[in-house]
Amino acid sequence: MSHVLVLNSGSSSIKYQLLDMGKGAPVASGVVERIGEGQSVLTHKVPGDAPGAPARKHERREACPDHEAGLKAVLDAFTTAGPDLDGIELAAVGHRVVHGGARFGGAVLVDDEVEHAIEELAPLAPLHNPANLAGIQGARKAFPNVPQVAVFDTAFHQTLPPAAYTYAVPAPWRTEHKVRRYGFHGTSHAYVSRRAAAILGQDPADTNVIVLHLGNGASATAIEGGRSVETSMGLTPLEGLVMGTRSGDVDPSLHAYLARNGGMSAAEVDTALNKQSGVLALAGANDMREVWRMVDEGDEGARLAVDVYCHRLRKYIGAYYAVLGRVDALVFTAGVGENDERVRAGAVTGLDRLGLRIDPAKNESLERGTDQVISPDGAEIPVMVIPTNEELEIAVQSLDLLNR
Ligand SMILES: Nc1ncnc2c1ncn2[C@@H]1O[C@H](COP(=O)(O)OP(=O)(O)O)[C@@H](O)[C@H]1O
Ligand SMILES: CC(=O)OP(=O)(O)O
Ligand SMILES: [Mg+2]
Repeated sequence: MSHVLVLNSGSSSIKYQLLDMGKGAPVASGVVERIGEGQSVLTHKVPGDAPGAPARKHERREACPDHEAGLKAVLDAFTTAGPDLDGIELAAVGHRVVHGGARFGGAVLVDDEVEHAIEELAPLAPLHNPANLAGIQGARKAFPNVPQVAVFDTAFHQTLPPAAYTYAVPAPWRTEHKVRRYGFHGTSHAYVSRRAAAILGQDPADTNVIVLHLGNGASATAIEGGRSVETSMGLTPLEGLVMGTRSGDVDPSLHAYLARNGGMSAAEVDTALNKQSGVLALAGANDMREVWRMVDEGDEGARLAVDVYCHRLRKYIGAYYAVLGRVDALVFTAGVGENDERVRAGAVTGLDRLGLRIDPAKNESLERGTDQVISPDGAEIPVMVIPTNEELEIAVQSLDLLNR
């Protein structure tokens, strides 16, 4: 029986699953949330032994200033709450790596050279590749005899056509500096778009889908016949939608303007656009649960934040409709997409003429953690909520690589 441990280090969290690949299901899973935000919260779940038996849940609050501390908390949770990792033979540890550049078009076995390449790409994903690397280094130390596999966010978007991935900038930038659109969240977009085709009862090769992956980071992808043909994140995970702490699209002159008129360095502007912008800059909080609480109390900044957030979503839905020509489904996924009915409603407001509508009752009474269609019966374009499962997808790709 083979087991795979998957580490998914996001910008503010580590999600992990220990999967029994015979069953394709987790034997333990959890998340460390709010890493680097003071008090972190670790939730570790072990499903019940018998079918229908309740899951055991283990919760801990402690300061995890960075992803290294986060990984230590995860390994401690296995020791305290089980299953004991010393008693399990791992076939692989699968790692989510956000930026793979143009070099990594699929999963690879991690060695020193691959580690170095991930480090070299860190300037292009400053919130992520260092976190991914911390996970890889920690896991190589903790499990020195287990193959470590890297699965890249960028890989699924290697199918973008030149018209979509090329920026209209000078040739040396594109050739020497590899400046182009790479796209991210690919593992999630791939998994969720395949699920959407299955729900429609269609072959993915004949299915066109717009996926909105709305987590702390957020991206939209247009998928044509199972292949990514346009996506909102670019050279780095900063472009596109409004995110928790990231601005998404701004005028590219912003750096030069703030250098001239605000005396700021390029690095200062970049850090602010990545870490102090987005919903956080407008509302004063980056967690949508908190932002809606503020909206309900009449906070004007929070109201503006959700208006800007949803306006940007509508713009991208319209644009990707034009890119695809025919849309078979619109899918919401990730933390905000799966849980925030007001964002989902706001994203399709006024798009009836495109065939996009939501049934308020279905949207608001959603059973968490399951695939759901939230458009009215007989709607022209089904609107769906599909929980992403980057961990399962990473485990499957890791084993595929080892069995090749
Ligand atoms: N019940 C909820 N309602 C609204 N938003 C939620 C809810 N639960 C989680 N979120 C949002 O999801 C975000 C985390 O999404 P997630 O996909 O886990 O992000 P990441 O992978 O980037 O860490 C939180 O910052 C919060 O804004
Ligand atoms: C690429 C990216 O933005 O990832 P996350 O949403 O996990 O921060
Ligand atoms: Mg994520």
